Amino acid sequence: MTKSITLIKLGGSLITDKNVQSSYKADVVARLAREMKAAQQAQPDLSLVIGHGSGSFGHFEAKKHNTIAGVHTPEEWYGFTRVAVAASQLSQYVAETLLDAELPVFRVQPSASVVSDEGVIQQMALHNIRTALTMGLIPLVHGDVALDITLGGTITSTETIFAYLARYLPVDRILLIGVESGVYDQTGSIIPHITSHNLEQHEAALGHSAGVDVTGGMYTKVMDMLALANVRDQLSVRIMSGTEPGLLTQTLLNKAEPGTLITG
Ligand SMILES: Nc1ncnc2c1ncn2[C@@H]1O[C@H](COP(=O)(O)OP(=O)(O)OP(=O)(O)O)[C@@H](O)[C@H]1O
Ligand SMILES: C=C(C)CCOP(=O)(O)O
Repeated sequence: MTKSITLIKLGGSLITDKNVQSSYKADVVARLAREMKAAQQAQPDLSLVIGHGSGSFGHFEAKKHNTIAGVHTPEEWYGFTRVAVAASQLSQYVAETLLDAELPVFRVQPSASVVSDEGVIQQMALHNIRTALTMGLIPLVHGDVALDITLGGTITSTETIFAYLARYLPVDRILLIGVESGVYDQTGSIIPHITSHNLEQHEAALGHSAGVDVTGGMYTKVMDMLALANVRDQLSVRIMSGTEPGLLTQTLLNKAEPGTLITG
């Protein structure tokens, strides 16, 4: 497999209301689906893996059961299954919306395919993902629960999954799409470019999510992506808005460079 791959995360903040449990924004996902379809029609060799956050589905249940800290007791394992069902329910909705736009998505459920250790993914169903890509399908992953060697069970975010995939697949671009226009500095302006050289200057501005969230909001997003970009020279990560119609298509076709770029 040599074709370069773009990983796109549809943020949970964008596709749900993170303050209202199980609130799926079908119209937003339908518009983004049309935008991805338009980009693929304009550039047929565009190879995509789509991921989506868990928003007010998985995060609400995960917070209730503190699943990210580990799973040991029968009550915690019951909570683990509740989180898995909530995450999977959102993914079913997203898959149906994307399919309606004729994007041939193929769900690869992380709860059934990831093994992590202290939250770090050790293995995932790479064969299935590679085969799906070869067949012209679009693998669809999402933030989920994961079985974990040390913790019993835990939460794995879309960014953690992307970081794993970028180690094994020829990924050259990651787009993280949310409700914000990018990453804001302390004055509220968009930071155009974050690297290890200017991180310290902006670190204090990186905060938690405005909604219910267990995976760390913008702080974790930037830290995880910078760590990844530091070990992958050719990789660019962009944190951008998904609320401006047309922007995703333009960005996929390299006609726009919105938001915040993160490189090593
Ligand atoms: N400096 C910052 N710039 C932009 N957003 C910030 C900043 N600090 C904190 N945030 C908050 O972080 C949020 C993004 O993190 P969040 O985890 O909610 O995103 P997401 O990936 O869309 O959600 P999910 O984890 O459900 O997929 C923003 O919507 C905002 O509320
Ligand atoms: C809370 C759950 C189940 C997954 C979190 O994944 P994310 O929304 O990508 O951060």
